[in-house]
Amino acid sequence: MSFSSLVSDLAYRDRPKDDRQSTMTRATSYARSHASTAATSVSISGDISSQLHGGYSHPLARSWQAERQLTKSMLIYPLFISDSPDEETLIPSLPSQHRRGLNKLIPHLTPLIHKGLKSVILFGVPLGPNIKDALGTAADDPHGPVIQSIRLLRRHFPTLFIVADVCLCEYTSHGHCGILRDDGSLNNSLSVDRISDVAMAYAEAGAHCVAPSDMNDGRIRAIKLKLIEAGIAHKVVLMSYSAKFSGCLYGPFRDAAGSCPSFGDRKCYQLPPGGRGLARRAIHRDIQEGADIIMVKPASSYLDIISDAKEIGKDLPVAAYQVSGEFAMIHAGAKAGVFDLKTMAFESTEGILRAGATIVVSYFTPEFLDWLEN
Ligand SMILES: NCc1[nH]cc(CCC(=O)O)c1CC(=O)O
Ligand SMILES: [Zn+2]
Ligand SMILES: [Zn+2]
Repeated sequence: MSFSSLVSDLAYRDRPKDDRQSTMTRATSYARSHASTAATSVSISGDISSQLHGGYSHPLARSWQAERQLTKSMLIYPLFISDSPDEETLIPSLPSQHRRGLNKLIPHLTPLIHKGLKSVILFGVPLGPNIKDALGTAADDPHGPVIQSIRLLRRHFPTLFIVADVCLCEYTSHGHCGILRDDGSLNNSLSVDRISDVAMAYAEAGAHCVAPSDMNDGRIRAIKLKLIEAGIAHKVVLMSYSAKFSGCLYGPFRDAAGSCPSFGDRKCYQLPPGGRGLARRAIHRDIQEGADIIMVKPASSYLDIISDAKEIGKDLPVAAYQVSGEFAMIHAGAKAGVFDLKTMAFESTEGILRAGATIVVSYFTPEFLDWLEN
């Protein structure tokens, strides 16, 4: 047994000199009295493989232990864009996040782009009176916040990769993610028709990526076919929220976007939290239907699903959405003194990458741009 394994460098150096000497003496006499055992155990190969610390004794060596490390290009930053152009309101349940009007976007994003922001995902927040209806008409209004901001961002930031979330819940009077039958259930085929039209409108406005989050069956195929038909399938990435679980982690988002269902819940179209098999089937199906990227959401409670997605879609990038509730929880934990915010933000994101994701949708993006070197 070596001296350094008995007394760590740091502990040794921090001690008063007298104490160091006596430690040294004790350690030396310990080593002497165990000399015969030490000599034999070193020759045993098991003893060599038990020594792991050497491999991560330095910060750089520690970073090499990760299969993939978080970089700025892995991050997608969610933006809530309201239809009132000068708005800039803090969202109470989503710490440090704002709802912004069109006029506030460029000033907000310019410094972030200088720090290395590469991608945003846009959510429209229609606030105008009587703007919501049964069909979510406002979703693809050419003068609405999403289409207007796609055009604006394309003009101002030619290198920014723009993702448009595609859903109806922000625009429907009932707050559900599709068109409903009289009995209140989702009419899947009408919903898919409508959602694919909305996706096309965003793609034609210039979104680099459309990301349907509605969870209607068959939407990926419908969108892909329309993109092909319009001759733009070669320049639009189709990212599917394939494995989107229902649960209680979307609360702050629904506050922010005003998209709470007015009755019932989303359990009939978002996956049940225990439904690993269903998630795997949805991932298989969406790949077959033409998805270019698979997304899992939420992230931290669904790491097994992220790793399933990576296994099923070996040849596709996997994205994970660290959702509003996860973000708010980390902030709440830090505020309560449970952990340090930055350390936890990194730890949770590293878990997401370790599970298999290489794209992370995160409200921490502005902070990560400060914290990361590249
Ligand atoms: N379909 C809308 C949508 N797109 C992304 C999120 C959640 C994002 C978050 O919580 O951060 C939601 C909310 C929901 O399904 O209720
Ligand atoms: Zn959505
Ligand atoms: Zn929705």
